[in-house]
Amino acid sequence: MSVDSSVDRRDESQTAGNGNGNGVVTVCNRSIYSSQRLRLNRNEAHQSENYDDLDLDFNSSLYGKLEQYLPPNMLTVARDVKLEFMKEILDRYLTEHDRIRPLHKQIYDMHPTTFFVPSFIKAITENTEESLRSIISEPSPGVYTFEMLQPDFCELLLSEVESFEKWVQEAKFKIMRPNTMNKYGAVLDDFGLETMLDHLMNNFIRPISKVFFPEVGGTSLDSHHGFVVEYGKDRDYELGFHVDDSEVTLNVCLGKQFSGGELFFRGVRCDKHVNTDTQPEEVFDYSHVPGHGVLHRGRHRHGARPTTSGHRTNLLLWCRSSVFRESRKYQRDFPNWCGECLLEKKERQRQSVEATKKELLKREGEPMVSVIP
Ligand SMILES: O=C(O)CCC(=O)C(=O)O
Ligand SMILES: [Fe+2]
Repeated sequence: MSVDSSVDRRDESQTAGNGNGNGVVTVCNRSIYSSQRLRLNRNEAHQSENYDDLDLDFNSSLYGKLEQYLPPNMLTVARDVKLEFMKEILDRYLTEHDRIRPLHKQIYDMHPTTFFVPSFIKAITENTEESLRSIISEPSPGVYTFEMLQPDFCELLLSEVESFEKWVQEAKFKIMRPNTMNKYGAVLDDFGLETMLDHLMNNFIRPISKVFFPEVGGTSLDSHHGFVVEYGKDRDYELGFHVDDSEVTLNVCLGKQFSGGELFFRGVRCDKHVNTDTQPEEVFDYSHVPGHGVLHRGRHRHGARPTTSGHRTNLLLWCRSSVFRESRKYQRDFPNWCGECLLEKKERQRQSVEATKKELLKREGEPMVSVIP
């Protein structure tokens, strides 16, 4: 459900005139608010209340988001007043048919022991470079792979996605696809998994990225885009060569049975060099294994080969760092993570050594000039 589709999209000016003036309203009186309308644009700067402790009809993060659309004079009233108002709106606009109810409530909160395999939890808990390296392989520079998810959790997530898609179809809703390149798949943040995925990024992916990707903001990952991609019959077939809009990407295969679908990697590039040639040592193909994660820089050029039989669903978490993005704007020297920039730097160094050598040889041929003090 997108908030846009269920609220009255009137002009903002109609939301303001409620007879209370523009001051802060602290009196809890439903009748004061019943004529109020949601704002057209979300107030992203507003820090919403936390609704996690309540047993609500919808996922608590929905109320947090909806709160950012409340008229300005309602933002400071008590939580229960805001909640009543939002409940009223949802009741008014949503039919029973519109309501998506979680099929497996237990996956909406983070439960490490049921989500992850023990070796993964142990390495993260110890949180040392040594413990992480003991479970993570680097089959090609910058591509890290590890066993991560329990098969039961993969099953639950797959069936949750299936139930969500069924509801979308029945309710004839249009949903955003994960990115411009996929026709299928779903954004997990949109159906309530945002909080759980935040937890996954903050407490599991950031500690790993801190060790392996510090130069691209791995230490300061602070937002994510979480989605599933689906390949096979009646789904996507393959994914073209691209870079992700992320600093660090987690890609975990959820299953099920399939052939093909390998990831192909072709070296890390900055914006300027994104279309330059691939060096032979940058060519790497990876075959997905259900439950196993792959972690790579978003700027690591890659794509997915055709899934030739069966069905393949993968969980993707594009992790971003606002600090890194801001700092890139002011950085003038070459990024040390771009393969092509490194080649150019090496070439400049080679040329400079060559020129120095030539100069020395030339001087050797010249008569020595003594310096008399
Ligand atoms: O299909 C895959 O495993 C790759 C997906 C991917 O690279 C992406 O969605 O950005
Ligand atoms: Fe990608």
